[in-house]
Amino acid sequence: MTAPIIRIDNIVKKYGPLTVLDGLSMNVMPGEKLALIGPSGSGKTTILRILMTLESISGGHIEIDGEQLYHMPRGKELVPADERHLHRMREKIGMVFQHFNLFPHKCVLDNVTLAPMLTKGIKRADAQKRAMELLDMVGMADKAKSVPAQLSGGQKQRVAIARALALSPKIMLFDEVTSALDPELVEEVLSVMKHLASETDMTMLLVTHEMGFAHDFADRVLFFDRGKIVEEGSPNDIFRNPTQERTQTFLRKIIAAGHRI
Ligand SMILES: Nc1ncnc2c1ncn2[C@@H]1O[C@H](COP(=O)(O)OP(=O)(O)OP(=O)(O)O)[C@@H](O)[C@H]1O
Repeated sequence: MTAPIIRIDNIVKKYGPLTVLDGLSMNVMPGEKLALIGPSGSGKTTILRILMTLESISGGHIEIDGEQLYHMPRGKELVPADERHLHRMREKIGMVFQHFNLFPHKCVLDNVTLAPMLTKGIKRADAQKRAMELLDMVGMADKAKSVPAQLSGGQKQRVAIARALALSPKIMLFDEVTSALDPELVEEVLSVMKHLASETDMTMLLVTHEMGFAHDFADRVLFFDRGKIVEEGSPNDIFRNPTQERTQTFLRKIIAAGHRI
């Protein structure tokens, strides 16, 4: 039987007195496309940041691609252990953030080639060849020499996706990648992600407030509330026949606000 590529076991995350994740457990199978939905502040972004080793945890275990994400105590927290381990684990995962996080003074091509050259020692010419393929895939090859300030939000986000893909991760994390975009630019980013979801066997975790997209994109939807997974199932289960009251209330509010599901 295939093993999960991500095992999250009983994760607790606290910020001071605030418990953000409250004994969260979930498994993700290789190639699965998951949508994480739920109210603001329910801990969706936090779990992505923990997987990306950008956050400490307050308890629990994580295994990624058969390897434990080692933590060691620091004060009341558990922080990811040594740099080399961290580095190796980070190579397995790419993340795309809400606010792009591109290097502002580097051109698009350099934004995509920098990490492979620095962290994997890939030669410039090889990194550039791969970067141009990725930029082509996201429809940004003709902007390779532009700097981020010359691009629209949608274009920046497509470059950010190419940059995350340049390290050939097995897992991609998308954190509200369309939330900072003007409405007319959302579709171009979603269509790149739909293409990735249908054409690759990468494991993809998506935090989103775009319920229509979550429905179309995901194999499985997880509904978060107050640091726990309250309900999970196929998009049809969650969006058409939610069984938990908290899920029903959340979706009713989304529909009342005029959003498509
Ligand atoms: N660095 C931090 N310090 C203190 N509290 C934090 C920090 N980061 C997040 N939080 C708190 O943790 C809780 C969970 O935040 P998180 O961003 O994971 O929620 P979310 O479900 O992704 O919400 P949203 O949909 O609004 O992005 C929130 O109450 C937030 O204010």
